[in-house]
Amino acid sequence: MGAADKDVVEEILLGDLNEVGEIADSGEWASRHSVDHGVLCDVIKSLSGFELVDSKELSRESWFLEREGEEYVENGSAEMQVFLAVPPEGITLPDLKAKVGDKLLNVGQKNAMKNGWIVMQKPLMKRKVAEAEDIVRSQLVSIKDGQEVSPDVIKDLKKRNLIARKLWKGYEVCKGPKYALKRSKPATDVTREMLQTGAWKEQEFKAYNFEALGFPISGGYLHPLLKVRAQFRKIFLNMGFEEMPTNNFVESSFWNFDVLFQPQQHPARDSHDTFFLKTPATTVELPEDYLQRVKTMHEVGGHGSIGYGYDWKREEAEKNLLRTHTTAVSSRMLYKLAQEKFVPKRYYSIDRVFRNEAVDRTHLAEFHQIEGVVCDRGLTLGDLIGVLNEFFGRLGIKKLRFKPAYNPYTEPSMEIFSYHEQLKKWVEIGNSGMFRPEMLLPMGLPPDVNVIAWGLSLERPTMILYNIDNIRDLFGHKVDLEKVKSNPICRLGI
Ligand SMILES: N[C@@H](Cc1ccccc1)C(=O)O
Repeated sequence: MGAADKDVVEEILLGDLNEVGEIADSGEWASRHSVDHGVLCDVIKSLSGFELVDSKELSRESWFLEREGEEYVENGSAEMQVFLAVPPEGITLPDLKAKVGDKLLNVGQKNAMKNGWIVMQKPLMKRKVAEAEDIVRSQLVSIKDGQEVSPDVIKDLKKRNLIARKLWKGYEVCKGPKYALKRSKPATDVTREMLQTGAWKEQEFKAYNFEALGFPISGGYLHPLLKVRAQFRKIFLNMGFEEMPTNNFVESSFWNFDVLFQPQQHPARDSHDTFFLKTPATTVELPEDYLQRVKTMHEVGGHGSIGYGYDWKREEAEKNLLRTHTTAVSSRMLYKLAQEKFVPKRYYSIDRVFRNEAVDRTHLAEFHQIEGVVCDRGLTLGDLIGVLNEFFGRLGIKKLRFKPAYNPYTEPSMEIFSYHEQLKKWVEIGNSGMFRPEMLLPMGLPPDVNVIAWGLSLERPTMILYNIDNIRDLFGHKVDLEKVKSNPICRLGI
């Protein structure tokens, strides 16, 4: 309904009020004047605002048409539509189906046959009567108009899901203090024209409504990932870990792969798994002496290792990429530590990493990794298991299991599993290991120093904690903002 309809309804309403003084029930009035009750309510609300009328809200339980009921009012009941689709000479069932569609045919055919309107004379469906009366539609129209219908009719229509009982809202209306047959439209703003022509002197203005509430202020929100990240950060800090600087999204293959003793032919270094950069395509300033030691370790080994025995290429190490794991952050940090006088350290990082992967419900091309690293003399696998139990225990994850795994840079390596109480199974939550001497010795760390480390994604525990089963609701361009908005920084007391 457009503004024009509202104007017409308003005119009739104000006219009628002048004659009868008051309208006891907007619903009854609307059906008597054949106007839409929703439009009438809008008009009453607006007239009340300008005090042309006084209104009192009414509400009662009433029958309303469901969508299908509305459709029948518009196009006739299913049985009538089927009846009309049967031509006097008859029609085969497939043709009838093609004409009215599956859904309508199911309901309509049954009722039309029951009403004795049509009959099956194989192979044709034929009319049994020349004309039929659409009683169901008339009943629906009566209900829509708020007229009384018998309990039996209500029962039938309800059974067919054509009507439902809902709360009806309407008004009782009488003349207001500023009642007039026609409303003069007071202006809401002073315009330039009014000032130029002086029309503002005569113009009536709408009073300010100081009672009106403004829109509630939208506060700040914390993304679930940020909240879980803060939780992890707290655990690390309480356990005496320092945060590593993580500002390089763009990293050279050298720090991401080579220093980690990852051979240059390793499948992870394929562009299918890694995003390489076009500009700048390479990093040339790499620590020269260290680079030589890394090269030697890959080619021929040393310190008891036999290396990989291939031609290590500098160009491969210089290639820029988006770091594929935060272990690149750890490798830079450990190298830095090795350049100073060694002291035991505990480091952690939580930041973004990138993988050239097919995106699905549980994978994104970018996500966050959490990494913990402990360096000290004489560390063992037992220390790693102990630290992992402590770390995950502080998160509330008590049952851990470890499975031997392989990483080029750790030996031994272990996948970490935790028992998922809801899923009733062991799920993988991280990866860990002791960094290999082939990685640590070329850095220049003392030979008796061991480094234990582990990594996990931030998204997986967040999804479990927040009951989110599609990672795209959590991160990326399709984030479910409602989920974010249910995490306000502070709650307003309204
Ligand atoms: N970098 C590994 C995780 C890891 C970190 C540290 C030690 C061992 C493994 C990964 O991306 O899955």
